[in-house]
Amino acid sequence: MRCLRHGDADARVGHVIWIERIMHAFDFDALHRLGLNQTLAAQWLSSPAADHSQLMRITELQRDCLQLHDGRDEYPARALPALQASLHEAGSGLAVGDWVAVEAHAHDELWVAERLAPSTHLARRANDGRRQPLASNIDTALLVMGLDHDFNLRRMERYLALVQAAGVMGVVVLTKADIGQDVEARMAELHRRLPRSVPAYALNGLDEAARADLAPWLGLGQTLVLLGSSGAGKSTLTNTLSGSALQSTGGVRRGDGRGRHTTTARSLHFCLDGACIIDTPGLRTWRPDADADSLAATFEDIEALARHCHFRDCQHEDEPGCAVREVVPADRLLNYHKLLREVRRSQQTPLERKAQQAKWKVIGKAGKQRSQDKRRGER
Ligand SMILES: Nc1nc2c(ncn2[C@@H]2O[C@H](COP(=O)(O)OP(=O)(O)OP(=O)(O)O)[C@@H](O)[C@H]2O)c(=O)[nH]1
Ligand SMILES: [Zn+2]
Repeated sequence: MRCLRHGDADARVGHVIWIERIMHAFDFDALHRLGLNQTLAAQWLSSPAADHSQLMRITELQRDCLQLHDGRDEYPARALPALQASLHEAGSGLAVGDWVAVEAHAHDELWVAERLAPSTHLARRANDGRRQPLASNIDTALLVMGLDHDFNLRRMERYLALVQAAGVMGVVVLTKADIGQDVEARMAELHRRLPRSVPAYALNGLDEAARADLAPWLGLGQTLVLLGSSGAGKSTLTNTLSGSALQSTGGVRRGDGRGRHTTTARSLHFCLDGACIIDTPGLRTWRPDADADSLAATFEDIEALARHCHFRDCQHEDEPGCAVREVVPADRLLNYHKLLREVRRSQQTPLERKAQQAKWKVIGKAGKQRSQDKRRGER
C-alpha cells in the first residue's frame, strides 16, 4: 500500500475522479455490507460532520497511511494531525474497523477528520506499557482452537475473559472435529468449565457446513474477528466463510449479489452470509489486555461466592471458611488468579513496574539475609 504524494501525476488524475465519485449521498446499504449498524448510522447522521464529509471504514493502517472503504471501493488517506493529537492525548488511536469522517481537501488528498466513538475496541499493551489499538467495532470474536494438540481449556478461558472484558461476544469454535480425538468428551469438558451462556461449536473448518453452524453470527452488518494460536485453523475457516476457495484466486473483485462490485480489502473479508471478518497481523499475535474490574466481571461465579468467604480479603488458597475453593474447580481458580496478576502488572506504568521490581528486590534481599542469619544461628 502507498499513500498519494503531491506531484504524482498519474495518481492525481485518478484521485480527482475518486473525489468526485466518493462525495455522494449517504448510502446505508453499501455501508451496512461493510458492517455499519443502525446505531452507528444514527450517530453519524446526527453529527455535523455528516454535512460535509463522507463516512468510511478503515480497512488497513500502516504508520500514517490508511486504506479506507466506502462499501464500493478502497481509497488511500491520511489522518489530520489534529485528530491524531487528540486521540493520542486520550491514550487512544485509530484502528482497523474504525468508522471515520473523510474530507476531500484541495490538494487532491483524502483526510480523516474525525472518528466515530467505537462500540468495542480490542487493544494490546505494548512493551512500554502503552495501549496499542488493534481493531474497533467488533461484534463477535470466534475463539478458534483445534481439537488436536492445540486444545487447552485454560487458554480458551483466557481468550473468552479478555474479549468479553472488551464488550465483544465470544464464541468458541473447536476446529478439526473431523480428525480430532475424544471430540464429545472434550465438548463435555468445555461445557463443564465455561458458563452455559457461551456458545460453542465443534466443526470441520474445511467443510461448507461450518457456515450453517455459525449462521447466527454471520449476518449482514456484523463484524467478526478470529482469534487463536497459529495453526488453529483461522485462515481455513475465513476461506470457508468468505467462499474465497470458490472464487478464482488472484481476483480482488467479486459481486455483492446486487450487480455491483465490491473491492475486497486485504484485511477485510466479506462472508458469503453478509458479515465481514477483520484479519490484521496485529490480531494474529494478540496478547489480550483488560482491566481487573472487567476481568472480575467475567468470572462472576467466583466473585459471587467470594462474598460468603469468612475473610473479606480471602485469596481462596488455604484460608478457613472459604466458600469458593470447594465449588470452583481448582484449575479455573488458578487461571483466574494468574490472569488477575497479569492484568494488574500490565496496568502498571513503567515507573510503577520499576518501583514494584525494586520492592521485590528488597524483599528478596531481606529473605536471603534472614536465612543466612538463621544458618549462622544454627551453627
Ligand atoms: N482436517 C482439518 N484440517 C484443518 C481444519 N482447520 C484447519 N485445518 C488445517 O490446519 C492447518 C492450519 O490451518 P490454518 O487455517 O492455516 O491455521 P491459522 O490459524 O490460520 O494459522 P496461522 O496463519 O499460523 O495463524 C492447515 O493445514 C489446514 O488445512 C479442520 O477443521 N479440519
Ligand atoms: Zn475464599
